[in-house]
Amino acid sequence: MRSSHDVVVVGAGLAGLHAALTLQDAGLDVLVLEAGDRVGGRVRSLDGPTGVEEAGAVNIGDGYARLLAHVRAAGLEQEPVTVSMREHVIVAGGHTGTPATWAESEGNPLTGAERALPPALIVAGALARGNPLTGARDWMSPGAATWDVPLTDHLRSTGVSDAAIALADRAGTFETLESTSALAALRAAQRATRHAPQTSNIVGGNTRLPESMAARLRTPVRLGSAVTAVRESGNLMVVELGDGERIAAGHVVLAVPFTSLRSIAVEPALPEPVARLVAELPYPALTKYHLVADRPFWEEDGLPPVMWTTNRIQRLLPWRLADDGPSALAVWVTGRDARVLDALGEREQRRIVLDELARVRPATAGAVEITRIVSWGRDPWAGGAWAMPLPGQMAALAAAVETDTGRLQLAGEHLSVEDSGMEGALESGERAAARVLARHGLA
Ligand SMILES: Cc1cc2nc3c(=O)[nH]c(=O)nc-3n(C[C@H](O)[C@H](O)[C@H](O)COP(=O)(O)OP(=O)(O)OC[C@H]3O[C@@H](n4cnc5c(N)ncnc54)[C@H](O)[C@@H]3O)c2cc1C
Repeated sequence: MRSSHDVVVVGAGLAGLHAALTLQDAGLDVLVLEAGDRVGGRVRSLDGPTGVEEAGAVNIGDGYARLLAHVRAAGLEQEPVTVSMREHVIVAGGHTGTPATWAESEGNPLTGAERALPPALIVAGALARGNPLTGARDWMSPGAATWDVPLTDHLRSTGVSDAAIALADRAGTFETLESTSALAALRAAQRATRHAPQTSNIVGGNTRLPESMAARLRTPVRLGSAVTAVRESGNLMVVELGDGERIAAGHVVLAVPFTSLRSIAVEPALPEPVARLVAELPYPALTKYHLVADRPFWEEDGLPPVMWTTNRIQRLLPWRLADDGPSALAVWVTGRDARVLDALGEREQRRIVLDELARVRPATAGAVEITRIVSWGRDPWAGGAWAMPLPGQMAALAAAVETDTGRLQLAGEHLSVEDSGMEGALESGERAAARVLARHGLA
């Protein structure tokens, strides 16, 4: 056995780094093992032709208290995010235009008041109407099981038509509306109401945050260290790496997505229903095509650059727009469309994305180029964008959050109670660290 530590944290995403710093600050000796060649996990900033671009987490909510404390501690600066879906182009049923023209369009399959509703806002609007969840922990109460049904059922019960559901299902952040728990979606909507609408990024790239957290660790993060097994042995946990190296620890925090945990042997096995959730919790595929536009094509056709489409390219979101120089944008594709594209060669993907853009938005022809393709579904250490519980999985998720798994603690955004995304990851790391500290009598 090469080394021994009070705690080994597996995964240098925000959850793992926050857990590690909390444990270190309490006086424990902590080693963080990271499979990849960088820290940050799903926070990943890229150098693009117009400056830094975010391939992973983008928006920092004003209410992200833990995250903002790290930002302040590291002396990092923030800049406001200005992109919103409020002004966007709808491409559907042969229509390419604004929400105003969509309401009158022959391609609009909806009737009555739904005709005026942009498809991108159908689900969000229905979730906001009379959300039964008012408190951050309401989703964990036994009564909440009533809403742990397919999101499609819930949408119908709030008066959304089948035609509107079919339309909304074409593009968004869910795998499909049918395979998503309505309770998970209501929880996300409830969480969103607690954060002011203004969001920010970190100047120089969001990755500077996990990098600054890692820099505070006394023992540097070990990169390129994929963990393959964690086994209890007497009073210790033994962590095994892919190359056969073994590291002993009093406690282990596994701060990796369940997609990745599936390939880590854990002994003794995690208790039910946690083990089943590890095996089954879905993570939708999400592939981003980062684009550079060498001229403002939106000025040529007079339409907003943001686009929501029923095509396989799904959504076009701007990152940095300039009237007199290159701009950065990205096509976001989720779910089945992303998996189909992921299965193709890179050249074929580029051709399809650029052809589809040019077809629905002729002004983009010759104006945009793909600079990077980032597939979260194919990322070996992410296996998808974020956890998105199936109908019927929320009680098991609540149990997984509440189960103290002893010397082996789990963390990651998927195990958050009150917040989602980056702040949820920090929250889960804090809980795992608190349980370890309680066992050390340091809580
Ligand atoms: C495209 C995209 C956009 C997003 N936008 C936002 C947003 O705007 N706002 C927001 O708040 N959140 C956003 N998120 C979500 C946010 O990025 C995540 O919730 C958060 O970063 C997850 O942190 P984590 O520590 O739980 O997991 P991760 O960041 O995934 O960290 C897990 C780490 O474990 C490592 N690992 C995995 N397996 C092993 C192994 N076997 N051995 C060792 N190491 C391993 C991984 O390499 C990784 O570094 C977005 C995510 C994506 C993908």
